[in-house]
Amino acid sequence: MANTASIPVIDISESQGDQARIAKELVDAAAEYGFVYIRNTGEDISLAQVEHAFSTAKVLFQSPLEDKQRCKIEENNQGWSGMHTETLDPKTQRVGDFKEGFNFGAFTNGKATQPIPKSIEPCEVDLAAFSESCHELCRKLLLLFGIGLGVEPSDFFNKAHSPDEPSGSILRFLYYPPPSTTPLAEEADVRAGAHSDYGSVTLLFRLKGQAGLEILTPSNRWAPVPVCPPGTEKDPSPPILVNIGDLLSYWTNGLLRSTVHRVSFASSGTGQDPNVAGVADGESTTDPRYSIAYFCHPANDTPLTAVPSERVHKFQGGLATANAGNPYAERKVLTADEHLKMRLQASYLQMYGNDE
Ligand SMILES: O=C(O)CCC(=O)C(=O)O
Ligand SMILES: [Fe+2]
Repeated sequence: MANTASIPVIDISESQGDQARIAKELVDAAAEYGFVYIRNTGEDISLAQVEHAFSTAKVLFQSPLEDKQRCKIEENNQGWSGMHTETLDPKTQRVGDFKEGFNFGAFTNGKATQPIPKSIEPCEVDLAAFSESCHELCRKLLLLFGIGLGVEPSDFFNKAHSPDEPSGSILRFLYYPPPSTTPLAEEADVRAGAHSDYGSVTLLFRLKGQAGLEILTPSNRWAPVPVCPPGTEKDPSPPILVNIGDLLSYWTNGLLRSTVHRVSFASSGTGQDPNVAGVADGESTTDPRYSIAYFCHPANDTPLTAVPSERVHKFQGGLATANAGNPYAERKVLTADEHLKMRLQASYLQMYGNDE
């Protein structure tokens, strides 16, 4: 049995009352783990919406290659990326990630503002609605973080993520082919390289039984993040995994942790090698793996200075120590879009002409 990450599961639904308590629990989890599970009751995003998004992703990735290539990813970070196109950990990886991805940017009046494969055109309106629900859930969480941190005013983060302003927010479908069809994979290879996320918060949807996601713990060991942590096995849908990104970490001087994670081909670890995490009970990596991420970003021109909060102001840990092991969690840039460009240039080597 692998040593799984013990990330808290929180129910944020209205019926749980007491906003202040929920906000505190969220902040505590974000400060300790940088990850938190949100029980998926269907109140914010219906279970049918999540299921439909996954079936759309399957149709998309099975589309003819020409159809996907017509929508190839561009410097605006929107479109399809094929196997090995992205390298999330360029310092360590031998080859790029063993995955395909499709990034959806903004939707206007139920329509994508970028080319999408013909096969999923009938689902465009539903995708727009799903993306909007994800953004609203992120804003709800951001409001709770504001309350929990005592930010003045408490809707500070929430306002910076207005859906009406241009931003780097992306709905992303991911497909990791089964290892049996990727014979090139060597022991050192990973499905997605070690990285921290670039935005404020990420929502991650996964499917039961599909292992692979691991976080780097403060003791520098990789720990698998089960799809259904203890206590959620009977829920109608796995919880939504929320991940703190670099921007929320900058904004809070590192009080909220932007934790390094990766997707591995993990098999059963022995617990001896800190680089091999193993998998949670009932999960495996032999099948194809699908996941859906919503990367929530603030308006492009948002400055990344520390937020007006006594608690953040007094926080002594600082970015350097709180984010030890994460070379990106260092405030080097001024605005949200400058930061996003810097990160994309490092991971799409060919597109930006950085390939050696
Ligand atoms: O597929 C996953 O579970 C995680 C993907 C991820 O971390 C990312 O795309 O940033
Ligand atoms: Fe990530």
